[in-house]
Amino acid sequence: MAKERIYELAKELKMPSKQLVKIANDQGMSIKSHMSSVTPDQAAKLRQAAKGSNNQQAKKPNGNAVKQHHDVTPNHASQKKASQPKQKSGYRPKAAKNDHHGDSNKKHAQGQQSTANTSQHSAKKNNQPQRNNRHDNNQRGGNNQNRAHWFGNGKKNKKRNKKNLNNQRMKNVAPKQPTQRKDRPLPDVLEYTEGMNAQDLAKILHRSAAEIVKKLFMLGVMVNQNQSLDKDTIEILAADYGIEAKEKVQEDIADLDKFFDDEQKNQEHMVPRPPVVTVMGHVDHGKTTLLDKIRHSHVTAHEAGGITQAIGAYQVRYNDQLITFLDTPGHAAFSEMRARGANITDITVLVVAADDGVMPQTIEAINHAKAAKTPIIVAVNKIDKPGANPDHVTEQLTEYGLVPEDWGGDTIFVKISAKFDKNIDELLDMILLQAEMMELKANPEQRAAGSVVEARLDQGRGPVATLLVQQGTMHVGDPIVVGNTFGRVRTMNNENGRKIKKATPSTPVEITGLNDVPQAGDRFVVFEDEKTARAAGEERAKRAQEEERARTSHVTLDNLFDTMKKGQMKTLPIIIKADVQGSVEALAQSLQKIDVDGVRVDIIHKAVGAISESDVTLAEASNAVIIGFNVRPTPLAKSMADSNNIDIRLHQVIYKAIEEVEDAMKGMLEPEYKEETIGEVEVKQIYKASKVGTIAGGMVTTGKITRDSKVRLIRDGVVIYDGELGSLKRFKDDAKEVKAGFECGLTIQNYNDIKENDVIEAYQMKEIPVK
Ligand SMILES: Nc1nc2c(ncn2[C@@H]2O[C@H](COP(=O)(O)OP(=O)(O)OP(=O)(O)O)[C@@H](O)[C@H]2O)c(=O)[nH]1
Repeated sequence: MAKERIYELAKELKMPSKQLVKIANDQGMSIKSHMSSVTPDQAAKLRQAAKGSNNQQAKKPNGNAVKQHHDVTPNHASQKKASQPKQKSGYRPKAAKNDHHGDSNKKHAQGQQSTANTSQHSAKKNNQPQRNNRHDNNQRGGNNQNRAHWFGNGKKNKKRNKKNLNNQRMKNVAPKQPTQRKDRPLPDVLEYTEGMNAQDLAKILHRSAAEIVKKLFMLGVMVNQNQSLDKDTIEILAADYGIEAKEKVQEDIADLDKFFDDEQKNQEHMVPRPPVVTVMGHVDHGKTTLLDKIRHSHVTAHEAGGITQAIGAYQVRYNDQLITFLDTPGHAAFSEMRARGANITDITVLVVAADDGVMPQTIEAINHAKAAKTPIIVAVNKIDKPGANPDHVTEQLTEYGLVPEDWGGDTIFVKISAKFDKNIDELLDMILLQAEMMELKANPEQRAAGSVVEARLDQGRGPVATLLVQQGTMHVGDPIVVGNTFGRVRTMNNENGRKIKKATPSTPVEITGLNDVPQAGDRFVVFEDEKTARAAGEERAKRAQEEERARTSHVTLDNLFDTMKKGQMKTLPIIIKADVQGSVEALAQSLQKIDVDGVRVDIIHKAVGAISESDVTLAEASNAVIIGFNVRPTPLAKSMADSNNIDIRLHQVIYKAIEEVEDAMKGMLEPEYKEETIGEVEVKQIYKASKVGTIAGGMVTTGKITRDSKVRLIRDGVVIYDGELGSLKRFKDDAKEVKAGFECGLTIQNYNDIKENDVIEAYQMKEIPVK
């Protein structure tokens, strides 16, 4: 048989859980609360013990009212009578009360209902028609008799009740109980949230808070009306009322991602939307020239005034279709956005100069795009140049999985000259074709949601943010939450600085009206009303602050094993940087062979050269560890890695690097420590104390000695003993540390052979930080 909970058993025995807990403990069982469970044997023992206890209580006519509220068996009417006046409400005090009036219950059905059974059990046992619990409970709330028992003031109330009953007999109508509130019926289901208090529950149950508190007391839970209740307690309470309890799933208004995802999932009213394109490539390969060319020759709707300001994104109209370009400054912005969870790019255009070929940033760009899972269109640029060799570029790119269709792959390649406007239209055609294949759609009819492209503080206008609408339509005046900021869309401009009233999916807009400056990559969601937007924004700002405080670190080799154990990891993303290509390959191949507990190494980027900021942003976005072989991070990359908790491991020996990763995956990584001497003490005097051993009195000559230092005893330049400090005192008081120039007293753990003129070197083991 399964184990039983104390509260269930108590219910069966019709006694307060608290009392049963006491009985159980008296019986030598170690029971903590009403939620503790007992074995079937223990339950049987408790049933027995409880019966004994009941009988005893019944015999004791003047027992303590509070303690004697357990039930008596229905077959012992006389016992019932004896115990009844002292019974408390809760289990079946009114049943006893009713018996007190003989069989009047039959004649006075209503009276009986109000005074009779308080639980189904007693109803059954008394062989009376069983009423539903809800009704029983209705009648229970806050009536006179209840209170009479509660306060042990039975006599007075008995009189009053008798009077009532007499009145009823005379009038032959339902009893009128002046102090009894007409309780509304209980709800079918108690919908609650954890942490509600008796007052909250009282409102839902249409009962008085006092009744709830009372009931909880009977269930062994002592609370006041304002105390928060946990889930178990609320469920027990509901069970006691005989109704179902259901936890209300509270909508977290601050969970923008959820709103955002819900909006994205909404498949209604879907219409095609323009693609969002990012152009990436190596320095000087022609990104800016390409974007400028596209922009100037295809300005949106050929508006008069043309381009007046850059807002980090713009739309061009080509063949009567719109394309949105993100004008992100370099890869960092791109992966920073991704690190913040915003994948706003649909298509990446990779610009590679035909005269220069694949360069480090080309590879970085490929890896960024792959990590973001966006299709790549290759624009082989500068084909006008004499040294241009587009085929060589294509060949190089096949190594990175970018194979053109006519070579059997599925990557679109377009040979262009950005400077001389050659094949730019073809590139745009290809973008539209790719977009068509992707069937990019959105619902313009819902509330807007999207991401921040960039944001800044404008002296005159306050926070200004460029947003990309990804879903729905945004209007001027919309209440909005953007990242951890909130407000109302006060003004909305398009990329040409023109005021617009609404913005549909894939439209970049510049808005004002926020309370603070959000960050690039933050998501935004339009809310129904400003009040909720404000509440959500404030909550988000608060949470962000808390998060910042308890900043969760990225995966490092030190926490890798724990992360793996928690099942949070299937692959360990690694970025390899080394001094020569040979080392890059050797390291990559060996690392890929490691497989521990089904977790594999995934090399997301490998290259020759120093560890750059771009490596760190990629590591941050992909939660990767960076392994450097014979290379160092640039100062900026180092500080970025430090502030973002990115693990950079530097090695000079390949097998050590492999060993370290393997050890980390097996949870065997030992932190590396180095010794650091922190100070010296010269022993001047020795005291022997029978209890503590040898106490050395001396002077700190250099540095300091701290209570947690390790110590080394040096005599005539020779290390005599190495161990732990036992105690450290300044005069008579324990000291945490004593600095140079001050006297101190100390003992060494498990060592007493200290002599005058010995030198005690204090040192600490410090974990070696990442170089
Ligand atoms: N001949 C020729 N030159 C080009 C072409 N495209 C760009 N250039 C030149 O290449 C140089 C670099 O072009 P940018 O557009 O500034 O290159 P970028 O990739 O934006 O460079 P960064 O902004 O520094 O990353 C400029 O002098 C351009 O005029 C082209 O198709 N043909």
